[in-house]
Amino acid sequence: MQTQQFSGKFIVLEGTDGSGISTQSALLKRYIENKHGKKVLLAKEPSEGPIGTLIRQVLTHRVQGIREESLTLMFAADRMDHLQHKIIPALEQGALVICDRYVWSSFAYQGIKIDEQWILETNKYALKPDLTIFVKVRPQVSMERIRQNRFQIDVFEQEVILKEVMANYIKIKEAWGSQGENILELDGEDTVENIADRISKKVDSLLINK
Ligand SMILES: Nc1ncnc2c1ncn2[C@@H]1O[C@H](COP(=O)(O)OP(=O)(O)OP(=O)(O)O)[C@@H](O)[C@H]1O
Ligand SMILES: Cc1cn([C@H]2C[C@H](O)[C@@H](COP(=O)(O)O)O2)c(=O)[nH]c1=O
Repeated sequence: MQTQQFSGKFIVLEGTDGSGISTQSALLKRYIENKHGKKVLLAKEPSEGPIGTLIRQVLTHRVQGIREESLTLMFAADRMDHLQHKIIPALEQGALVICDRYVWSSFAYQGIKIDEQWILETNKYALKPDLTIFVKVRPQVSMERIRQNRFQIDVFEQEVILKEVMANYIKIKEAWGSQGENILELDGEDTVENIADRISKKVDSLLINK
């Protein structure tokens, strides 16, 4: 991945489906705006751009027959488009960008079928985050939350798949953590408030030590 200095900071949240990362992203945005008075862009992948919109149709079965190799490239293309049109302009203006899913998701999900080297290569030009927050929830708990709260189940939302996704997340966290990536790992089965509190403390230190 690429390292580049901006006046803004780039924070990514990662976890299995139902781990609570959308909830925590929204709470973090409010916290940063209120406590630090900073402008925040709340971003999400797949993005709302043209490639991300097509990916959503694949995830919800409205577009079928897309192979995993093609989907891997679509996620990488969406990411570069998202960086160019949304994330980097916001960072250049000094905003804090919170992104709900990023490169780790490609390793965790596409990594089930696609080899790691190829995922690494296709994400080579992606910007390295300043902080990755990994919210860890057991796959069965993720599935319970999804079943209770949703009418629609996406392609990856099955316990057997989420177990593989979780194993991949742990592999990435260990590998990238030992390469010096700034990672905060959290127990996503704790209360919403306790998780938010730990995230806000870590983000305080990131913003103070800039
Ligand atoms: N710590 C928590 N404890 C219990 N329930 C939670 C917790 N965090 C979030 N939830 C609930 O779990 C459900 C999924 O949360 P959320 O949408 O934030 O997850 P997500 O990781 O973004 O999921 P997805 O990727 O599937 O959209 C929601 O109903 C949310 O209220
Ligand atoms: C960025 C990215 C995402 N995915 C998967 C992970 C989830 O199953 C969906 C997104 O759903 P959400 O409810 O909006 O979180 O997409 C993936 O497989 N690969 C990726 O790179």
